[in-house]
Amino acid sequence: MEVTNGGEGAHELLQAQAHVFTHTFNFVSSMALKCAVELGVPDIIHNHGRRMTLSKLTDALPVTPSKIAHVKRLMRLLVHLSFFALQKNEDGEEGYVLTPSSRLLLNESRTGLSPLLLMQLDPVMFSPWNVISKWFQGKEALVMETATDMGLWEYVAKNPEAMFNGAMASDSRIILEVLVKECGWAFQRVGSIVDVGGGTVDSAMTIAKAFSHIECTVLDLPHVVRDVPKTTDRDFVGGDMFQSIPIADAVFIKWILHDWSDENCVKILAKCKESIPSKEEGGGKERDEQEWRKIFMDAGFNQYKMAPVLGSRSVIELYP
Ligand SMILES: C[S@@+](CC[C@H](N)C(=O)[O-])C[C@H]1O[C@@H](n2cnc3c(N)ncnc32)[C@H](O)[C@@H]1O
Ligand SMILES: O=c1cc(-c2ccc(O)cc2)oc2c(O)c(O)ccc12
Repeated sequence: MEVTNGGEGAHELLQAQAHVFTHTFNFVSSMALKCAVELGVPDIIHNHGRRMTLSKLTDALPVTPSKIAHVKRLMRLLVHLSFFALQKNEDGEEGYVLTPSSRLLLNESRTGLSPLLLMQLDPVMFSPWNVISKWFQGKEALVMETATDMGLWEYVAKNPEAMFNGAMASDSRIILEVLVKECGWAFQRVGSIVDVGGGTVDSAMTIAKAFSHIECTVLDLPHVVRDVPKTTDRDFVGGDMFQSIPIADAVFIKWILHDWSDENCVKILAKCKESIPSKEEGGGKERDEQEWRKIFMDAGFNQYKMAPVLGSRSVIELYP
């Protein structure tokens, strides 16, 4: 197709170019958001307590004076992306306010997502996205290996500054808050739970707080739980879910199976099944339901219940 082919050809050509540009420059949205979080923009606007004018915002930001004019451009994009909104006062003066999404990025927020955002967009953690075509052509099983010569768990163990566990915890605080509200039924009938691959600042903490009758154990890799301060409401066990899982009425797993191949999911679930009693005794890669069903059945489970109560995610109960 050539531009000179007439009006419609030119329009289509420009639309196609805009489409390519949209996707070529998609990364700018992520990086602008990261920049705003690193500069503390959500907290500064929040602490201001009312709509904040551009000049007040630039006064409060740790920005080199010669670069102040660029703050407006950063904020224009983030308003366009609905991370902030512009509101006018009675005199028509505009100021920035937070939106529900930027409220999730406040440092003080108990359900803050900044650690997850900063971990995802950290240059090394982001590097696998840059080598996907190399991974397709290479022998490594995992794209993380192509980028760093290590699997994810080894990289996380050797580079605690990547803050992977803290990032996972920031998701768990949101998801578990919803889970204990919406799915109390799943926890009422169990006296003990083991959170397999539970991480550090963990789901088990919210479960233990919401359901004081439940004894909570967290199993994770030894280096992950080694430095977790002792608590009275949870027990941390260092181990390997492929080897052995502590006995409990129910196993809780969140953001585990999608990291593993079908064969490894079967192994993990078979170990989970060994650790929980039968239903009569009171036991409580992104796939579609048919694929999950096969894995559950291959691991020896007979029944499952899926509750799509967590937005794009579901609570799944498995019965031996
Ligand atoms: C994606 S994180 C999920 C953490 C937590 N469940 C959550 O949802 O926030 C996966 C967790 O599995 C742990 N893990 C990886 N391999 C493991 C293994 N072989 N045995 C036990 N835990 C493992 C990691 O250390 C990490 O904490
Ligand atoms: O939110 C994440 C992010 C990752 C992640 C990010 C960057 C990398 O280079 C590797 C991995 O991994 C996750 C994961 O394994 C999971 O089970 C849940 C969430 C995330």
